[in-house]
Amino acid sequence: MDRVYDLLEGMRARANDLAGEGHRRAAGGPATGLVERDAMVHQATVRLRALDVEAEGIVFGRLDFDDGESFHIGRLGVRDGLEPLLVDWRAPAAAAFYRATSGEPLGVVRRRVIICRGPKVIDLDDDVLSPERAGDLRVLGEGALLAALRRSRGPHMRDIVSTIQREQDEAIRAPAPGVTLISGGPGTGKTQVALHRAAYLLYTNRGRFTDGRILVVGPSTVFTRYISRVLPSLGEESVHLRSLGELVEGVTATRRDRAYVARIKGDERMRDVLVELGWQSPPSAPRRLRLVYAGQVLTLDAAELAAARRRVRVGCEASGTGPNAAGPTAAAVLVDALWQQVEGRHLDRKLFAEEVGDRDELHSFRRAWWPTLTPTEVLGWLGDANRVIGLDPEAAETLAATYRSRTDWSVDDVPLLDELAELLGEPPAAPRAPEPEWRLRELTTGTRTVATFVLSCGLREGWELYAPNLATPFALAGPTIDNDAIGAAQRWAEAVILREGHHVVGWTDGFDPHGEEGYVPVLAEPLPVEEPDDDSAADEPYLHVILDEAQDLSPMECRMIARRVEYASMTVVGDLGQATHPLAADTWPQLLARIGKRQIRTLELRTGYRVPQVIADYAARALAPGSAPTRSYRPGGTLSVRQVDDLHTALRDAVRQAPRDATVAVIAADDRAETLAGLVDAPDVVVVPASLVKGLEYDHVIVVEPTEIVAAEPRGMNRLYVVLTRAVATLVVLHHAALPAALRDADPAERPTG
Ligand SMILES: Nc1ncnc2c1ncn2[C@@H]1O[C@H](COP(=O)(O)OP(=O)(O)OP(=O)(O)O)[C@@H](O)[C@H]1O
Repeated sequence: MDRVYDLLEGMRARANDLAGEGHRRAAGGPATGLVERDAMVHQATVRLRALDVEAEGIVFGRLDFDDGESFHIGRLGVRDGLEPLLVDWRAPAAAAFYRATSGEPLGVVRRRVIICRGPKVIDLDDDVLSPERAGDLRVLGEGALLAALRRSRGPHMRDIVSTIQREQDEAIRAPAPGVTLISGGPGTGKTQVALHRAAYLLYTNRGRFTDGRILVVGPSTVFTRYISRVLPSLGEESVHLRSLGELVEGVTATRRDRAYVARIKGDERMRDVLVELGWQSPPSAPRRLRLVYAGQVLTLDAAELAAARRRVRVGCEASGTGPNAAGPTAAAVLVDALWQQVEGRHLDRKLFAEEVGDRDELHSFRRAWWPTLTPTEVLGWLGDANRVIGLDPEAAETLAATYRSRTDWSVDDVPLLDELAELLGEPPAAPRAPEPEWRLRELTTGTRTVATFVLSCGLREGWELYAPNLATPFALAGPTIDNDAIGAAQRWAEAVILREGHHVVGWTDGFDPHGEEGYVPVLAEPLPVEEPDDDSAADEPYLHVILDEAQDLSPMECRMIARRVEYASMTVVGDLGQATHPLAADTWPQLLARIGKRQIRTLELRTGYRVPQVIADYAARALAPGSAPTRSYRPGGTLSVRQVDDLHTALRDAVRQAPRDATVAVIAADDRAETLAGLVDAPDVVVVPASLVKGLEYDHVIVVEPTEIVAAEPRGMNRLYVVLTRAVATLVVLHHAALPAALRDADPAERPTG
């Protein structure tokens, strides 16, 4: 350990030097300074970040083999010269650490988990693997695992890199291509596996899965915040972690709609509603066009404009053009509709189309009548039930009512916005000003970062400005600047160069391309403009997408995901027993079909690490018949179910009795959670609506009035199952009304175990 830490110290110093050196080079100013600096600083930052994971205990394992060999395993690989000192946990050699058992030792005679606090070893936990002990071991590194499970819970999930179990490791290291489905009950480590898998894929596919090419999608922002520290602690920061409400650029939705609204918004029929909507007339569109041509007043009234709109749609749909690219078609259809009114007057049709088509009035009318639309404004039109085409009147009114009263977007709106973005399409690209010739030359010769312009006092035509690599001046000052007025010439040159996207950083002496006298060369660097390369990088599709809590996706959410995974491999993670969306798929093949994928590899996690058995057994009563309950490894646990007269007083008491140094959550149906939030004023206690608790966990959970949770939505029993499986140590159920039938027969009494 000491050798590793010494070496890391040296690496950190070198990384710091590298960053410093990069900055110095840029300041020194040779032509390639910026490029080099950028590369060096980037490399050094990545390095430094990797070294920062040290805080979590960089060395955590050791394997001894039957041939006398041994090595240590850590969060990153470290070499001392040629000698490997630490093997990265993701390297193939380290797999035995998570796989070897007495029954199948893989050559390992001892597996040691090293438990550290910073650079200090505080404990060791050894598994001695021998054939006599085959079948002995329930888990790998039992002592270390128990220690990890007993560690107090913070506001963020911690990685499990030193205690990953065999079935989890198999899921983490499954090959990247195709679709890997990882299912398992609550607390079996699915989220942990998903995140460790992201880190594993980055490590094993370096070069392919570069920055931002892996996307992890979770159900809510509370959830993504909770798990946000795991990947950085594994030394990986380049994975995109997004909640479903954040998948559309510029929108961050955190609220979920009520089940009856979510059912409408999540239904695939919404696609047809949105298609109709996208072609409808914007509320602000003018209702009459009036134009004078050759002394005649031409008008198109509301009905004629509506007919013209239909014609535009038919034409565009036939050619696969979206509404936002339909501007030119719309203009042509308007001109044609106006022509109908002058037909028979012996006018020239071609001339008419050219003249009217060029009129500013026609352009401005077209822009107001057929504007470029954004998904957010179009979705807002659904506040008018008449615009909802394709749903029955009752559903249309329900939908419209949510948009009339809305102040923000819900998570259920995000797939609709995404769908609209696709349906509306991009506006046609504005014609770009032609690139100056010198810049084209500069771009193709690759010297984009630093350019040396030359300001020369030409003997014939006054001041001339040369661009890099060009023998002819690209700007001439003409006689306006005196040949002796160097200051004025420099100001002129600075202005021209600025217009070209560079700014002058210095003036030195030199020669112009013709070696003429009276020269003043200029150094210029590009302005910090948005690099086109960056844009295209943002648009680059993901190469691997990991979907957590996938059981809950509605058909419309599946479409949103499908658009992102057309060319990507995937890891789908979830538990059908926890499916709460009213339109959630009943089977995994059905879900995968909705995403446009076929299942090729299925792995199941069977052991739970979150919920103690006593609580898991109680929660399993809420599980649909036929679903297998999870076998829990976590010891201990207390369950208490109390019928009370006054819920609020009982809740205050329960909060007061909750352990101090633990995370405590009160979970209730969404409506009740709102009222309870004001009631619970202990700073460390959170009140969480049942609809947002998925994926989260707390030491001490107080569930209030389970019947309300069940009654709130069609899959209320599944929701209750999710709620009851959030507790790591204690579950208190408070109810005034009767419990749901499934929970009733074995409720009362405090039931401590372990
Ligand atoms: N191998 C392990 N070592 C230590 N802790 C573990 C291990 N596997 C899982 N855990 C812990 O068990 C808890 C549950 O893990 P996780 O949230 O990943 O489960 P999940 O299957 O995603 O649950 P849910 O379906 O309820 O969302 C977490 O606290 C996690 O750190």
